[in-house]
Amino acid sequence: MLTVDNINLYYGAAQALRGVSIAAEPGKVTCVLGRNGVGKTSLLRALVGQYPLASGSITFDGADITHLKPYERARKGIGFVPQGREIFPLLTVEENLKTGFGPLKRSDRSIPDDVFSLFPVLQSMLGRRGGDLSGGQQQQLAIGRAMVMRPKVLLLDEPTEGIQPSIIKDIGRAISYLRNLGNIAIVLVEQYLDFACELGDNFAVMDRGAVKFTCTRANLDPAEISRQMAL
Ligand SMILES: Nc1ncnc2c1ncn2[C@@H]1O[C@H](COP(=O)(O)OP(=O)(O)OP(=O)(O)O)[C@@H](O)[C@H]1O
Repeated sequence: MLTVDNINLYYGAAQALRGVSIAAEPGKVTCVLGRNGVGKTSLLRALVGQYPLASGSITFDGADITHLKPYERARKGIGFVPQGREIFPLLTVEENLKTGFGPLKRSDRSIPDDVFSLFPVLQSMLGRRGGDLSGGQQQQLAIGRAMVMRPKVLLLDEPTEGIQPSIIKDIGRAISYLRNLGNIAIVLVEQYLDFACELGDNFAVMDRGAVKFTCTRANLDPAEISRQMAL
């Protein structure tokens, strides 16, 4: 269980996160929604430790990880699929996947089979350079790379952005599969509301750095979320 409690984050004088609290449980997808620039990426970057918090705390499996470095959080099982994929263009697909070995013990360093069953295209392109893949294939590679590190928390930043519909379906199937494994807490940042509504168990809508609306799957009303996102 990942718990974010009342966090505040600044870029210089500009406040990007204002008292944000959310939780992510294993076997559940927590969706964070909101327009451009409301602080969704800042929240994920705070979770992986790329920016220090001004105040508030982040706990994971009962331990306070607020002040851990990014590589220490990765070792604890926090995996990240960043916006824009950030794959290595000059490394092959296989080499990109193996960069996910970083936080693992030597004995655990193998590419799990489910990466290739979910994304067969990666198997057929193992020797191709990452930069030669289409945007959708790169997105699949970025998710595959995060799976290689056997995450306990998987943070995905707008995985559907700029991706063609058939690959969005594959990505949706992969997220459902990972959720159904039951041991991974997924945080999905999205602007594509239908995709989020299909997959989400819990929803938080952000505006100007704060969470301003939450609901669960049981009381999900997509029209209300859409209204909240537009306000
Ligand atoms: N490194 C940075 N330095 C200064 N300001 C930043 C930095 N990164 C983001 N911001 C600002 O912080 C605010 C929140 O940005 P953030 O990227 O977290 O929003 P977002 O909801 O993820 O938007 P998008 O959907 O466009 O990625 C924005 O006003 C943005 O301009």
